Amino acid sequence: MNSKNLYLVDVTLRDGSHAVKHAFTEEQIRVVARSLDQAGVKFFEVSHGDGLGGSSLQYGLSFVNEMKLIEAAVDECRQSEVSVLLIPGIGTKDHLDEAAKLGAKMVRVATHVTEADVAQQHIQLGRELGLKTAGFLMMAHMAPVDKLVQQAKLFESYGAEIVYIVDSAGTLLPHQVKDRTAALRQVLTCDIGFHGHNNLSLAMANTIEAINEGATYVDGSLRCLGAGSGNTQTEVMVAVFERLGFLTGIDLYPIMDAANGVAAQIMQRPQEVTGTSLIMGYSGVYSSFLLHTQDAAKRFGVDERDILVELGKRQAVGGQEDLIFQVAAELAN
Ligand SMILES: C[C@H](O)CC(=O)C(=O)O
Ligand SMILES: [Mn+2]
Repeated sequence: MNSKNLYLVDVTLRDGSHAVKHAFTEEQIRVVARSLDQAGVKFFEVSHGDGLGGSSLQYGLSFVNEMKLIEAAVDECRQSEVSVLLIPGIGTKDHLDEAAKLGAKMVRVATHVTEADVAQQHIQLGRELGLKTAGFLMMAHMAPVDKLVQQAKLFESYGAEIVYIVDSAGTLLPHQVKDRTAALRQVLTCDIGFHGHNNLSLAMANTIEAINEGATYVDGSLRCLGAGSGNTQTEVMVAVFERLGFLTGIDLYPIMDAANGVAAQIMQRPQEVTGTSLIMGYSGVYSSFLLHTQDAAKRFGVDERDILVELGKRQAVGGQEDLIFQVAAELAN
């Protein structure tokens, strides 16, 4: 058995924001943050689902200002560190500055898989602020491997310390994760991360493929709370990794208690592979479109699956949430 040191970054309080329509309260953030800290999670992420500055009509208004939530999470940390997500164009350098002043210690700068070049100044700012700084290549299935490699190299050249392959749509198959991770490992000197979604029930298998090919940062959420069918399940990863000899520094029973005693209480619905989220994985549509698609289907009286298949054909990406309603209206006609 090979023993490997891994960083498990928990995204319940950021990706999970999509699943609760950005309605986290300060108390919810505090109890989850406390339980992650007590379980020994090194980094966990807190932001609007679409990152800093995401609270808007387009992406969904936050119930509580995310800076207040970040401050509360930092206040609960004894050993963990708080990460934030920043999508240039949605969040700004000022947002990042403010989050760092409130005590965030890590930033993941996220772009569409072909647009790493918009992130240079944000990556550089992350480093200047002394944050652990990562590049996060979303919708990684939408670029061929050579393009992904080129974009990852850009992130590294700007100063990213980790480059993530992000399976935003939960659509990558294990061999595709393997090929992508291996290709990055060949050319990058920085760390590699993997962020999975479970729309095809492959998040765990994909995460293990990524680790076997050299990824050392992997994302998860408690009880899978996240966009679409949710993320790789944090507490299950801890159990599986222990059996595989991968070391995370996270204690199994406390993280199980965080999941089932704490996170489960804030979930608005069970996180499952439903017909809608399965079709997202099948057609490669952004996981965070789930609730918007369900709203649009109801409003226009059309089948959610038809909307998603059409969005997949049009290669919709994050930021095009308005297209969901346009497609639903067209189908209704
Ligand atoms: C903004 C997205 O929710 C970021 C993410 O977690 C993903 O692409 O997946
Ligand atoms: Mn995600």
